[in-house]
Amino acid sequence: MKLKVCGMKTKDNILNVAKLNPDFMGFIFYKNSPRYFNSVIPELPEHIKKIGVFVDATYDYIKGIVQKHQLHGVQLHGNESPELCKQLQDLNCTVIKVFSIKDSFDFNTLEPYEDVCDFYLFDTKGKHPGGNGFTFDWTVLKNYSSIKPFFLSGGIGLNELNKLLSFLKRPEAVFCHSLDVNSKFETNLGLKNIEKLKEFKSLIQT
Ligand SMILES: O=C(O)c1ccccc1N[C@@H]1O[C@H](COP(=O)(O)O)[C@@H](O)[C@H]1O
Repeated sequence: MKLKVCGMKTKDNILNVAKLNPDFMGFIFYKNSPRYFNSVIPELPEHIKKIGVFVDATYDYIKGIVQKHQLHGVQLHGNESPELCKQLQDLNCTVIKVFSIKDSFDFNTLEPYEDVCDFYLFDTKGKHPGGNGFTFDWTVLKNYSSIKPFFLSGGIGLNELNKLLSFLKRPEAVFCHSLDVNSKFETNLGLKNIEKLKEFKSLIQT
């Protein structure tokens, strides 16, 4: 199972997380987030893909950030249109389109995005567009009707591990490509706990 560590902020912490070799690292370019990234991403090993997180940003803003930080992909947490996703794919960007779930979800909503994004990401619907810090009812994914690989996100931490390992054995988890973690691994906003991440990574990859 692949791992994405999101909401990175400070240089030392970014470099320490990079030593764990996550598959993706996420940087939040949404100004209202306490994890808003407004710095320089230190050089990372090529195999760690840099993902920018956006909420209802314009094409020009996203394109500018992608080029400035040499991002591999974008994670779109707002009401971004399929047309915008397509424009971003044409930039050679991996597009991860986010859908937030509480206790039900109409999977027909995904249909217009099938050909214009590389991954879906299922997050928890809450007060904020992301980073709410609690899980949604993963049994909703029993009705997942696509074959596109998805990221599972929203409040995932070490306490969720048993539930997570059982979920990953279920048929609906066959398309679960990556686990996305954020606030549950923080010692402070944007600052990730390396020991907890190390433990989590070893347990999801055994
Ligand atoms: O973390 C934020 O502040 C944030 C703000 C706006 C959009 C996305 C944001 N975070 C992303 O949300 C998911 C779930 O996070 P959590 O595990 O519930 O804390 C994750 O991809 C975050 O990077």
